[in-house]
Amino acid sequence: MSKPIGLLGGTFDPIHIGHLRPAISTMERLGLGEVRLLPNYIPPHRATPDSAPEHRLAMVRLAVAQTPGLTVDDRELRRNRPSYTIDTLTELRRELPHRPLCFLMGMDSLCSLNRWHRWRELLDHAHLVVSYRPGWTADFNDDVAGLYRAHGTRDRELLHRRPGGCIYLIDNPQLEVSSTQIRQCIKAGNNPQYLLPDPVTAYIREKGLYQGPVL
Ligand SMILES: Nc1ncnc2c1ncn2[C@@H]1O[C@H](COP(=O)(O)OP(=O)(O)OP(=O)(O)O)[C@@H](O)[C@H]1O
Ligand SMILES: O=C(O)c1ccc[n+]([C@@H]2O[C@H](COP(=O)([O-])O)[C@@H](O)[C@H]2O)c1
Repeated sequence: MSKPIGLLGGTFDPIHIGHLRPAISTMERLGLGEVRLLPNYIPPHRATPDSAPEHRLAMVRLAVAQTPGLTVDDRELRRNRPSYTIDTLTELRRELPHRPLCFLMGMDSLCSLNRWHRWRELLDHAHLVVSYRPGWTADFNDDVAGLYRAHGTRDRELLHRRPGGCIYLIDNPQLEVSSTQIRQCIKAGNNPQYLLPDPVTAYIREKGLYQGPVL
């Protein structure tokens, strides 16, 4: 069977090392063929992003440009409606009927998975591979705990042998960084260097992003 494909969805407002390091590390540790970054258009369950979708996409493109194995998939930006992950996974599954798909996320996302649209169906199409994140533990509500009991595994080989259906918690090094923190840092006139790739910082400066009130 071909190597699994990693998928990292996000608002990426802006993209930062807390997205990129777990993506690279997961790709290497699990032997993924690639990790596709999927910027969303209208993120469900959060406020409208500060930056327009075309800026968020441009920053993601700059971030992955020099990283082998990371690619960009802009399909959610081409759908003029809320970016529900179930729609994206259904579409990808149709394109790649037998390929293992690993949807990557941080622990904060798994903890609130039961608020996602048609959340119980996500595992019909993909595995969930979850990185720990500072401030978040595997302290699940009843719905997510039930899902984890039914689908959790510590066997990484299953992620290669099955096209989807497993939840795997991966012990990547944790980075205490968020897009919110970076937006606040820039708004305050401070230097965000080393929290995100330099070309992304240069783009933010050139376009004057995140100078207004932080949303
Ligand atoms: N530091 C981090 N460590 C692990 N996962 C992360 C980290 N930052 C973001 N992620 C994960 O990346 C995905 C996309 O995150 P998102 O684009 O919302 O970034 P964010 O930093 O959480 O943004 P914001 O601060 O605007 O809420 C989510 O699944 C999130 O859990
Ligand atoms: O499908 C949903 O209902 C859903 C709800 C919340 C988040 N998501 C997706 O999860 C990914 C991370 O979301 P966020 O808000 O942390 O950037 C991104 O791809 C979102 O589109 C999806």
